[in-house]
Order: sequence, then C-alpha cells, then structure tokens
Amino acid sequence: MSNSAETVNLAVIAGDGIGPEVVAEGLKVLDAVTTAKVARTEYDLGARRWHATGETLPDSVLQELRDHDAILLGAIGDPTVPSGVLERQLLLRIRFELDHYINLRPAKLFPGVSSPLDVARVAPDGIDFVVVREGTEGPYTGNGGALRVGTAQELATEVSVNTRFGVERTVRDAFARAQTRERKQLTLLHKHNVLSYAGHLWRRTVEEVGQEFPDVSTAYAHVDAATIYLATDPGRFDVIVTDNLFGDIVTDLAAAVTGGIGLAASGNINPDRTTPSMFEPVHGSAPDIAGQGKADPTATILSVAMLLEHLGRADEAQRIEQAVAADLAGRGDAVRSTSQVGDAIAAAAAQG
Ligand SMILES: NC(=O)c1ccc[n+]([C@@H]2O[C@H](COP(=O)([O-])OP(=O)(O)OC[C@H]3O[C@@H](n4cnc5c(N)ncnc54)[C@H](O)[C@@H]3O)[C@@H](O)[C@H]2O)c1
Ligand SMILES: CC(C)[C@H](C(=O)O)[C@@H](O)C(=O)O
Ligand SMILES: [Mg+2]
Repeated sequence: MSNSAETVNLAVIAGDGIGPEVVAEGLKVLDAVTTAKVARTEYDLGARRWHATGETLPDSVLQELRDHDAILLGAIGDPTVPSGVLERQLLLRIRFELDHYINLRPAKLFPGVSSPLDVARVAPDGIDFVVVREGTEGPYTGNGGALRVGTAQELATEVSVNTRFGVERTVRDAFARAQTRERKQLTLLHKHNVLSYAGHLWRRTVEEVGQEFPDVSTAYAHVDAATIYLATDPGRFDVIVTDNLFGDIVTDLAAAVTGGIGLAASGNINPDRTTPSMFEPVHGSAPDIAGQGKADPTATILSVAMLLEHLGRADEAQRIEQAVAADLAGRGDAVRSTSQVGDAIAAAAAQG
C-alpha cells in the first residue's frame, strides 16, 4: 500500500503520431484514480524536435529522466524521419541507458472482448499469459554493419548479442514471476535448432536457474512453432521468456489474439530500481490513424496501471484494471473516439 500523500515525479514523453492522443487519456485516468501528488514533466521528443533541431535525445534530457520515479511514453516514429533514427536514438537509447532489461508484456483476453480466434474452441479456459522479453540485448544492440552499400556486393550484418549476465537476469525474473502465478509455468521461446550459440545459452540458463524454482514447470518451443500455438492453443502459455527480437514479434501477435494492439500494455522495467522504469503501449505511432481521434487509448491506460503497480500503488492499479474490464465488457460495436473511451474509463476508475 502506498502513502496517499506521496509525490510521484513523472516524466511524460507523448512522442509521435497517436502518442499524444493516447497519453492524454492515460493521464486523465491517472488523475482520476491516484491520491498521490503527480508532478509531471513533459518532454518534447520525437519527430517535431528532430525536424526543428536535429536532436533525438540530448544527454541533458537523458540525465533529467533519471531523476523521475517513472516515465510514461506514447509512441515514437514518424514517416517523415528516416526509419530507425527515432526508434534507435530515442526509444532504444532510453531502454538501454536506463537498463530496462525486462520488457514486460501481459496478454490477457478480457471478458467480452472479441478475438479473431474461435476462443471457445481454441482457448476454452481463456487467454492470460505474460511475455518477459529481454530488453537490452539480442539483435537490438546495433552490433553490425554494412559494406559496399548500394553495390551488388553489399553485405549487411546485424549481430545478436546474448550475454550470460543478461540472459540469466531475465530468466531469473521470469521464473520469479511464474512462481507468483497460479499455473507456475514458464515457456522459453527461441530457435536453438538454428541459432545454436545463443539458443543453447538460453536453454542452459533456463535449466540451471530452474533448479532454484523447483515448483515452476518449464517448457520450450521454437519461436516459429510458438506462432502456431499462439493462434491455435494460446491458453497453453502462462509466462513466456524470450529474447528481444522474438519478444517484439510474438507480443504483437499476442496482442492481436487478445483483442487487438489497442489493448496491449507494456513496461520497460529495471527490476533493480536503480533507474526509473518506462511504461508504454506495445503499439507504435500509427501514422495511418493519427490525428483522427480513432486510436484506442486502452493500451496506454493499462500501461498507467502497470506504472502504478510498479510504484507500489497496487490498489490504484487494480481500480484502473477493473474500470477497463468494465468498459471492455460493455463496448459492443459502438464506435467511440479516443477521448470518449478515456472519459468513460476515467469516470469508472474514479468511482471504483
Ligand atoms: N514503442 C514505440 O514507440 C513503437 C512501437 C511500435 C512501432 N513504433 C513505430 O511506429 C511507427 C508505425 O509503426 P507500425 O505501423 O509498424 O506499427 P503501429 O503499432 O504504429 O501500427 C500498426 C497497426 O495498428 C494500428 N494501431 C496501432 N495502435 C493503435 C491504437 N491505439 N488503436 C487502434 N489502432 C492502432 C495502426 O493503425 C496500424 O494499422 C514506426 O515508425 C515504428 O517504428 C514505435
Ligand atoms: C519501435 C521499436 C524499436 C520497438 C521495438 O522493436 O522494441 C517496438 O516495435 C516495440 O514493440 O516497442
Ligand atoms: Mg514492436
């Protein structure tokens, strides 16, 4: 339980595309539910700033971010900026510099939410799992290069970096999460039939760390087969642990089968709490619907719940989850704007 008088120093990066639209609703719900004094600092980062100044993430801003209790991010990325510039130099830089080694992505099918799957047939007991995605290694480290660019002899490499240290801390975190859940089951997703060096490190680490968690059962699936199971038998998963890239891909699929990307929340977490963790929807800036009030803010609102939970305000997080669950149960086919969804959830959360 939290001290209701506490101040939460929150850094807000609304970002690009639908980012500002969904963040506004996330903050609306936060204000409706929390008794903490929220001191917000808004950071103008993303495409607008890059065009205006050429800056992505100045060192001084990164330093300021460190002084907050948590960060709320909307989305980064814009078609007018070369692909990868904002993603790498802004978003990934924050995740790496703040050592967000756990990218936590719950996938839960809420009652009343329609899935493209025939859930009654393929997941009669429901879908409720969490992906523990490694957040600071894998092919995301920028370890690679290109030679003879633009020629017929062009060569490009993108090396996946996996350290025992990085894999072990992720796997241990995933086991610990599995231990708190009813089914206590951990599945490693990898591709050790082909990616032998990294795959065997992950497999051995799961075997070894698993000795510390005898009550957690373990399973393994090659990531390609896992996409089959996510579509045909998603109820089999409880906690998934996987590397950075596989985790990115399977969490978009996980979102799709649990009602859509507009509902999928995430946390970039530093479990050691040496830096502020950052919470954001799994989705991107959705340039195709930006500025139209069509974006579903639910993923951001659920990310705010994860943020509150992380800050020890579990009761407030639960109130948001309950308000979202009630809203989802009653949604039907009605088309509502981004702010109408936010208003409804904020009102329910305030009462809860
Ligand atoms: N964490 C992030 O900031 C993040 C995550 C993913 C992608 N991106 C970036 O976003 C940009 C667009 O990427 P993309 O198109 O591949 O992925 P995207 O997630 O932005 O969009 C994929 C599809 O989902 C829809 N969608 C996304 N969020 C929605 C919401 N809240 N409500 C309703 N529909 C929603 C979009 O309209 C689109 O059809 C790229 O620059 C990409 O690099 C950023
Ligand atoms: C935009 C990109 C760097 C990011 C990722 O790959 O992690 C996104 O796809 C996500 O899922 O948060
Ligand atoms: Mg992604």
